[in-house]
This record gives sequence, C-alpha cells and structure tokens, in this order.
Amino acid sequence: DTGSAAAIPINEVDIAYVTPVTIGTPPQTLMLDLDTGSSDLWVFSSLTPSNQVRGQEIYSPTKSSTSKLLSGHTWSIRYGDGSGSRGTVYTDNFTIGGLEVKSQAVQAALEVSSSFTQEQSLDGLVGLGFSALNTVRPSSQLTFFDNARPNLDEEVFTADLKYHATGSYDFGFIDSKKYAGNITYTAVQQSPGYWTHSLSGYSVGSGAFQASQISGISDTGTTLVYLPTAIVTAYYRQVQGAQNSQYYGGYVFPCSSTLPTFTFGIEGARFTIPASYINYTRISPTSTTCYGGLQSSSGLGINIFGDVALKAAFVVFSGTNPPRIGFAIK
Ligand SMILES: Cc1c(C=O)c(-c2nnc3c4c(C[n+]5cc6c(C)n(C)c(C)c6c(Cl)n5)n(C)c(C)c4cnn23)c(C)n1C
Repeated sequence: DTGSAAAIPINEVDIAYVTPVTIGTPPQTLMLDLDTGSSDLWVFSSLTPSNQVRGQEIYSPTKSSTSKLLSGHTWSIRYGDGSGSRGTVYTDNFTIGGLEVKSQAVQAALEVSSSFTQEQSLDGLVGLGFSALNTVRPSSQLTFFDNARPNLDEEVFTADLKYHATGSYDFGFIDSKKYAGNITYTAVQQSPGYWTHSLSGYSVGSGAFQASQISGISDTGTTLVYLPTAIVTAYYRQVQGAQNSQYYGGYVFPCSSTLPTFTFGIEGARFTIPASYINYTRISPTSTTCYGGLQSSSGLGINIFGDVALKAAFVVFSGTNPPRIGFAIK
C-alpha cells in the first residue's frame, strides 16, 4: 500500500503544517499536524470541554460505527513549548492520503492547553516518532506508521515541506519527481524515540564548512531550528543589528538586515537554508524587528532540526532495521 497527502501551512509564516485525515465510519475529516517529534495520535473530540474548543473540527466516536473504547486507557502529553493535552483512547479506522489503518489508537482529548484552543486550524497531532514515546497507559499504542508498515510497499514515509506553500507527506514510496540528485542517508539512533541523527557540520553564508558532528532530532512538529549557541552566535555575528533578546526569548534583528544562508551537512552532502527561511517573522505586524528561524538550543538539552531546516530538503524517514533518515535536494 501507499498513501500521499498534502502538508498545508496553517498561517503565512508556516508556523505549523496540517494534513487532512479521515477517522471512523462514516469518515470524519480532521486537519492534523504530522509530528515526527512525538508519538501520540490525539484529536479534539466530542469529549473535549466546549470552552476549550474554538473552531476546531472534532472526532465524535459515538458517530462512528467502527469506534471501540480502549477501556481503562488514558494518556497525557507535554510538548517542548509547554503545551499539552490528555484524555482517553478509542480505536477506529484511520486514513491518510488513501492509506487506511483499521483499529488505529485514536487518543480523544478530555483536556487541551490554551495554545491548542487558540489555534483553530489545528485539530490534533499524528505522532510519527518511534512508538516507544507513546504516552498511553497501561499499554502504549503504536503510531500510524508502525501500524501501516507491514502493508507498505516500502517501509518509509517522506516529508516534502515547503516555504509558504503546500507540500506533501508520502507513505510507502519515494517519489523521484519530488527531489533532484541522490538521497544521502545517515544513521538514526532511535532511543529514546526521536528521529535522532547527526549533522556532519555547517557553514554560514559563503564561509568555510565547519566539520563537526551535531546530534539532534528531525522534527516536523517544531517550527524553527535550535542549534548549539556557538553555531547560532557565529551566524548572527554576520547580521547587522542582531541581538539575543531576553525580552523576545531569542535572536532578533532589524527586518531590513541582510541575512546569510545557513548550510548543514548530512554525511558528505550539503543542504542550504535560504536566508528568507531564517528571516522568520516580524515580532508584531507593525514592527521593524524580526525574529530568527535559527535559535539557540541551550537549555533544551537537545538540538532540533525543525521545519525551517526540513523545508530546505526532501526528507526520507526510513523504518528499516536499523532505521535511517535520508535527505535530498529539491
Ligand atoms: C523545545 C521547543 C519546542 C519543541 O518542539 C518548541 C516548539 N516549536 N514549535 C512547536 C510546536 C508546534 C508548532 N507550532 C508552534 C507555534 C508557535 C510558536 N506559535 C506562536 C503558535 C501559534 C504555534 C503553533 Cl499553532 N504550532 N505545535 C503544534 C506543537 C504542539 C509544538 C510544540 N513545541 N513546539 C519550542 C518553541 N521549543 C522551545
């Protein structure tokens, strides 16, 4: 089997991408954020208190003839930005881009934090990390990818995220029309459950490539890129008027400043993030101060290759044994 679905930016600065999925019988369509940085599939539901729902589509298990309560099971998740949700669990038919998994664990939210309530275009998440990270208890549940794997033509899914445009996620095949040249693969360390791998180094603008192993996670659910302070300061040293603002919680600079590109290495291959991706957003609609798409990972305990980096490449998440991740120019 294979599947292919759109990855649609939810706002004009690609703060997150959502993908239409269908759940249950008859099919209920929700727009979910496919997130390689977590492993819970959770949705706004008919069980979510109405004062926590503001425009989101909801999953109503009672309206689905194929839903089954996974009795006695609960879940609770906290994300890197402090947001979170918790709830109960059903199994139901779940389809992304024509690829169906019967009896997928669908985690119905009983409570969501305010940042989810405020984001009306996001109806939940589909975790595509390793199932070891799933928070359902007493027995953890498998991700959509892990459930689909035995039926996939190839044990892969790919992410083709785009800058200010709709991209795609494919399951079970690698579409050679979506990239140029070769795919460079590198090893993935799957514990504790993220798609953890190393960059082989970086360069700023036209500067020399600095070879160094930088371990981090490729995370489609994180907006920006978080790298070691030494690398980030080297980058913003090239930006007139840049400063690391306590007030704004990161590197900001005059929107009129010229930004260099940022290049990262995967093994021997090189991928360049255009300056426009790193000139992320004005700190407020009328401000002339802009917030950077490259920020420091100090204090996070992990480096995160988020959407600002991933949208500069075609990325193959390979569930082979051992797992690996591949990057190609597009
Ligand atoms: C260690 C870490 C992160 C780890 O991942 C992280 C982060 N970065 N984007 C996101 C997340 C997103 C993407 N996302 C980011 C958003 C921001 C910054 N704002 C203002 C809105 C309205 C957002 C929405 Cl709707 N969506 N989503 C949906 C979730 C659940 C995230 C959790 N964390 N997260 C941050 C900011 N930090 C420090």
